[in-house]
Amino acid sequence: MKLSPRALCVVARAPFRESFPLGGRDVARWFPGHMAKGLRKMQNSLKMVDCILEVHDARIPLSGRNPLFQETLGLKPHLLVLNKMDLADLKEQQKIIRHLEGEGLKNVIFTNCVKDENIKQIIPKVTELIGSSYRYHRGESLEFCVMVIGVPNVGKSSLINSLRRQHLRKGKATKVGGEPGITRAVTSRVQVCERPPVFLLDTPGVLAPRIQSVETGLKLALCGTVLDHLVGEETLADYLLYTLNRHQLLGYVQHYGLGQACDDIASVLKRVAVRLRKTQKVNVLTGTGAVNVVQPNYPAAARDFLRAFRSGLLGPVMLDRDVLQGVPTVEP
Ligand SMILES: Nc1nc2c(ncn2[C@@H]2O[C@H](COP(=O)(O)OP(=O)(O)OP(=O)(O)O)[C@@H](O)[C@H]2O)c(=O)[nH]1
Repeated sequence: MKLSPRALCVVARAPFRESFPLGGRDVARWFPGHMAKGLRKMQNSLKMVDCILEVHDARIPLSGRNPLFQETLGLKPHLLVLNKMDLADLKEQQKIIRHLEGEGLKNVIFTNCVKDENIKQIIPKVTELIGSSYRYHRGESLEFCVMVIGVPNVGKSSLINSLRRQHLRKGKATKVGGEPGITRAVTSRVQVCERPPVFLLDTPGVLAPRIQSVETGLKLALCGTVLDHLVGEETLADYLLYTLNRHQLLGYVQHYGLGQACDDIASVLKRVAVRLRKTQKVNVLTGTGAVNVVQPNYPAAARDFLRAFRSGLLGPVMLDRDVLQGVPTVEP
């Protein structure tokens, strides 16, 4: 029997946390500060670039973008691609678009690079933007060169491959991976379309040197932009549990057969570990001698919880719901 989220809450009877303890977390340590080099290389390639295609994660459409992109690369026509739309709750898509418009971002496309959704909208938009740009100095060249930028692991390489599949019927040109930091250098140009001839430059993911807040850091980490162990798998799992409960996204209860929602990460991970048989024998010294006890493998359970979330098994999510709540629902 499937229980509705409301029913699951009633069963839980426990009030969920209204805030997440953010204090004492050293967010700077999670985000390596070695990314300036990548940004400099991008700047050096700017001369040959006609348009910037910025890819970001659709689950965090309003936070976590690198403000340095705007400062250093901001003179070119710009298209924001919000990728991984299959993992995002986009019920409030119009509100998101209005919020971004308020920040001056008028060109936004939502995509899913795994299923090639909305990919065909990109090249026409890029050509339109370049065509109407008064900064288009490369008039004699018929080729368009587009630089793909974004924070790590948002799907930049996947987008290039997806465009090639759609327009050239060709396979992978750039390496894709589930962890941040797969693309290490600005690549040579990759053709993604013949008419018009469009070439893309893939670039390494570059995070802002300073993250706005610990919460933004946690959202970025949930989306896989930093290696989990830098934040701590159990901390991340706890933030995930807090978010899911607060948003009444209780798919995890059914996914792990927990029976009821719970806001305590230790007991959730314990039950997940037992269910997945992720337990370990530990030798403990007691007053009567050494005994073997079975302990849940909390880190392994946390990893599974995060993996299930990231592959969409716990349902779509909008991690920027708090930011969106400040935006009026109806257009003025
Ligand atoms: N569900 C889903 N997963 C996606 C989508 N696009 C990419 N991915 C996955 O996200 C992960 C990262 O993709 P990449 O294309 O390597 O990301 P990147 O931005 O090039 O990563 P870096 O090289 O680290 O900067 C891979 O596991 C992809 O399969 C999407 O639209 N939906």
